[in-house]
Amino acid sequence: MAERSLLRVENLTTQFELPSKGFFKPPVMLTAVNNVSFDLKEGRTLGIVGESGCGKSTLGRSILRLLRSQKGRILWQGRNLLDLSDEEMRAARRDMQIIFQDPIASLDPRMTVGDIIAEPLTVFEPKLSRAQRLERVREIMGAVGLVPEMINRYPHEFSGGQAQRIGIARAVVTRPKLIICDEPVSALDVSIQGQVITLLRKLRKEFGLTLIFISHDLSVVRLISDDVLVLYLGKVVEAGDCQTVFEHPAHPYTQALFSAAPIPDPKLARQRTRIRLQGDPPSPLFPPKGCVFSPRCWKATDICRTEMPPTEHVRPGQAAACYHMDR
Ligand SMILES: Nc1ncnc2c1ncn2[C@@H]1O[C@H](COP(=O)(O)OP(=O)(O)OP(=O)(O)O)[C@@H](O)[C@H]1O
Repeated sequence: MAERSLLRVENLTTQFELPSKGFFKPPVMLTAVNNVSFDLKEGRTLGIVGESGCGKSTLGRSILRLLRSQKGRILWQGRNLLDLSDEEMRAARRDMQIIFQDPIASLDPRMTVGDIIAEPLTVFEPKLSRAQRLERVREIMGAVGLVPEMINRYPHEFSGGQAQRIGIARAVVTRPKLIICDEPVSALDVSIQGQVITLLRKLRKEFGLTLIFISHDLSVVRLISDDVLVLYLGKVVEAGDCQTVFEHPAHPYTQALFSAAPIPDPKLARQRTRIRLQGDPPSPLFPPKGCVFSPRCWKATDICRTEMPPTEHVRPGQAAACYHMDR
């Protein structure tokens, strides 16, 4: 049976308005997400990867329409989220939740664990009685591995890993369809990272969730994702199913990124050739002409510096935007 699309993003562009330098000068627009498109099927996990500043978090927040200057289409259950009124958008957010990177900072220190987890229920299911809410909170605490005695405690009493479980419980308590995980394990110790990934995989299965998993850590993305989107300077340079892209990266940027990722097997790690990229990504305020990766690309030729490469099919389940991709 064909998988159903849950979220379809078409030509999404998100800009930030930066204050102008002079009184009479117009504000400067920084394009953080540039013409991004993808289709996310129900039940799948899409990993979004790329270096710091490439627009991963902005893309995640744009999908929830948390930012102001957005163009394009975000198709969710047949409707373009960018066309919804604020009230309609608030209602839609019941089915789309987000988990943040810094678990402790993302929890209100004045609220108890029980109140934190119950908060989305008070917003989205106001008709629930206090007893029903409590029951739902206890049930979800069990599902994420928090013992019931923790319900009256405060966030600062918890370790990072436990705090992230609270954040996850808050995100899933309304039984959403989509969860955007924005670097959910980056702030945690490696041993705890594994536990949180295992928990997300369990919840995905139990609750039939679809996930967007944002991370700069490719080994973590590979553990959980079905599909992957590689961003560079706000643009998708390569996309496809995880296995194909990880095994045959076509775009030079993906190849460089993957070549720097840690490999647990020391023998394989020794065999691999590391591609060292020169310099840093350019500022999105001054994007290069042509292919955005061309100033750092060892394969770049004249056309790359003048023309933007189109996104092309590489092999089944993979597309990339490069004039010199490996096929
Ligand atoms: N509120 C903001 N105002 C202005 N510019 C912003 C704002 N938030 C992000 N940016 C800029 O947008 C671009 C994309 O940032 P974003 O945080 O989405 O990248 P990222 O890939 O998530 O990076 P990181 O992994 O470091 O979180 C960057 O150039 C960043 O400086």
